[in-house]
Amino acid sequence: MSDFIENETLFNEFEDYVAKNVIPFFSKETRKKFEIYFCELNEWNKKLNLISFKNARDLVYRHFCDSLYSAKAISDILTVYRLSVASSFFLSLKSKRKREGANRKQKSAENAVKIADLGTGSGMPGIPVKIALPGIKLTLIESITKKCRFLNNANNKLGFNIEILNKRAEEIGQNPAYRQRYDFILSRAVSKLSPNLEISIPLLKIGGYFIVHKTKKSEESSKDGLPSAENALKHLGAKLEQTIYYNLPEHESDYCILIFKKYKDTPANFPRKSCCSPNKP
Ligand SMILES: C[S@@+](CC[C@H](N)C(=O)[O-])C[C@H]1O[C@@H](n2cnc3c(N)ncnc32)[C@H](O)[C@@H]1O
Repeated sequence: MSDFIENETLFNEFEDYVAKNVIPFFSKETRKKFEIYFCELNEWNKKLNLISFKNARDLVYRHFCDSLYSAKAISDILTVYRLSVASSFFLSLKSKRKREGANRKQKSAENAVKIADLGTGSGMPGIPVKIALPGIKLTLIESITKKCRFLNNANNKLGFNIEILNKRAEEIGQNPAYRQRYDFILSRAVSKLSPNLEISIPLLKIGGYFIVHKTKKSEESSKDGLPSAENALKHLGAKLEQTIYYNLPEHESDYCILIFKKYKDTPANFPRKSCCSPNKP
């Protein structure tokens, strides 16, 4: 905990910034979980070189704060969904008991949302998202075994029940236990957009969302960004719904989140085995 005590002022600033700009629901519990995650990452990174960051500020803003934009996108989508469920309900039903029953159903629907973070590394954006939205059911997918050892440790220390899969996404995407089972797939800094779509979209239910972090520069690039992904989107059955641009404190790049929605079954041959390479230790 000594790392955290030295960084208390930084955490106060982080809390203020996030509550004002990213997610309003930053509770004492949220802060405590971020402190634990921060300490574990610092401790394990000394031995295992899990993630690169220049200093504590960089870890907190470039990694935690950036990851929380995925939580914001999920929360915004769920709010729209909840409002549409609620308004159709109010039009069709009048009794108080039935209304309470429907509210309970909406709440449990939110809590049952299934999310996977694909190529999570040391847990970004998945773990910050779980800290912000603790009701979600989260799966972390990571092919490198030492990173999964860290993820298992963080899961225990945070008191979460996250599912951690030490496998390649190409393999998981062809397994009926995982294929087309998720409401949201998240991804950050995993690969170029087109192969990233190929390993992500097969895991989504129809109507589910793929949320990917990019910089504005890479989003616009003809090699990595949207212009290169048109064919993949057509084959995989997904379309771009929304792009959210944002900045991070003390960082010059313009960041963005691309949100894709799946509208039809993904053909059985995706993801292709040819994307696979062996797991690393
Ligand atoms: C640059 S790191 C980014 C990690 C994390 N998303 C972040 O933003 O800090 C990319 C991670 O994706 C993992 N990865 C890449 N391709 C993968 C695949 N096909 N299946 C599972 N993991 C994969 C790598 O092992 C690596 O840990």
